[in-house]
Amino acid sequence: MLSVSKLSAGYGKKAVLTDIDILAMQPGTITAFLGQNGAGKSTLLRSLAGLHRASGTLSFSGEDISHHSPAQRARAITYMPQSLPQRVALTVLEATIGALRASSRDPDAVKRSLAVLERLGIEKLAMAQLDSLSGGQRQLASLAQALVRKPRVLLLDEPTSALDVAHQIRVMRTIREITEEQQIIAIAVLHDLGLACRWCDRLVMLAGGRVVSDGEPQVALTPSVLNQVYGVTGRIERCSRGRIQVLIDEVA
Ligand SMILES: Nc1ncnc2c1ncn2[C@@H]1O[C@H](COP(=O)(O)OP(=O)(O)OP(=O)(O)O)[C@@H](O)[C@H]1O
Repeated sequence: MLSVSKLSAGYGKKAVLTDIDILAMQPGTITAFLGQNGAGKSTLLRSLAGLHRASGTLSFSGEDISHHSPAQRARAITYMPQSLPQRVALTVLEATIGALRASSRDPDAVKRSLAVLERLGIEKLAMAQLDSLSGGQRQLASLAQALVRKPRVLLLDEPTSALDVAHQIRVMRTIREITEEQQIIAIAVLHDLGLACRWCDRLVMLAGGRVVSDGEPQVALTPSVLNQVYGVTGRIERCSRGRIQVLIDEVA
């Protein structure tokens, strides 16, 4: 179980997050962090990974890990950034093996890396140079680097933002399956409310540096929350398959 309590963070004198409480994120579940551009979602994710200084308490499996360094946290927590660094002279397979070797001496690193590429449907890109990939392919390669480490906590910063509609579904389904199989605590920053409602167990809505709503999609997302978080008028409806649809009518 992962819990965030009274987390505050910012840049210099600028406060971005204030007294964030997100309790009891459970193994085998995906939590989505949602909010406007600049709401502080990436700052929150980076704070959990120990890559950004924050006050408050982060507890994992009953242990307070707030004072653990990024390297100590990396044993359990893997963070996938919004974008891969440019000009890296590695193939997709080499980068995936490198990510695995950073945390484990698994003698089957090549086999395990290839298996992850296959699972994400990018095995044909194994020998491609990272710098030669499209934006969406880079995102898939970055996800492979995160998944190959078999983390206990998986932090994903906009894992589907560059993907076509088929890959969005494939990636969310794969994250869902792996999260359940390996009992990972997964957290994903998402902008697509439809994807969040379909694939995530819990939505945490951020606005004004605070959590304004937190719960299962059907509870956390209401017209009033949409208005508060995004400044839009919208409706939450069910399609013929019973899935939640978010319809935005007007922007203030
Ligand atoms: N390195 C930085 N120095 C100063 N301010 C920063 C820095 N990084 C982010 N910020 C500010 O912190 C606030 C939150 O940024 P953050 O990237 O966490 O938002 P976000 O919710 O992830 O946004 P987006 O949806 O656009 O990715 C923004 O106002 C941003 O300008």
